Amino acid sequence: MKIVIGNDHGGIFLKEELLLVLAELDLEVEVEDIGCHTCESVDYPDYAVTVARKVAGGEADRGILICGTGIGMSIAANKVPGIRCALVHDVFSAKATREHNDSNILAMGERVIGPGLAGEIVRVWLGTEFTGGRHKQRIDKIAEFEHSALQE
Ligand SMILES: O=C(CO)[C@H](O)[C@H](O)[C@H](O)COP(=O)(O)O
Repeated sequence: MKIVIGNDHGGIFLKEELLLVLAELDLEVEVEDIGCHTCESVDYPDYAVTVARKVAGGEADRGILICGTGIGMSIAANKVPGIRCALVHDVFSAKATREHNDSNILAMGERVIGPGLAGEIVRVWLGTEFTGGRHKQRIDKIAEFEHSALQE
């Protein structure tokens, strides 16, 4: 599995912690870190859209985005067709958003949660499969709406 990870200046320390978690995972994962790499103030949409385009285009299987709250990253990523970005700060939602929404990007906020919980969220989110069935029918409706909105 290839994972692309991105952050703004508000998410740089949590990103560094999560890179360690990803390296220690008992999963075959290749990680691409698209930055940012310093604490200099940057604009989160630039990183969100870069990660989202890589996932939507098939260059990566999943994405992880971190900013101060995770909110701006998730709003921006969800503007890219094909992206189902979930803002998650608890383990229950990490599991549910994989099972029910087949989320392909996980967003979190460094100013909201600590590295221990964030690491557990990443482990659960990467290790949980989409359930399909009635949930597939629902995400297909989102895709249909997205497609028709693009035609308007
Ligand atoms: O979600 C966000 C924006 O909606 C993020 O928290 C950003 O990291 C945050 O806005 C950055 O704020 P700053 O005052 O420029 O550090």
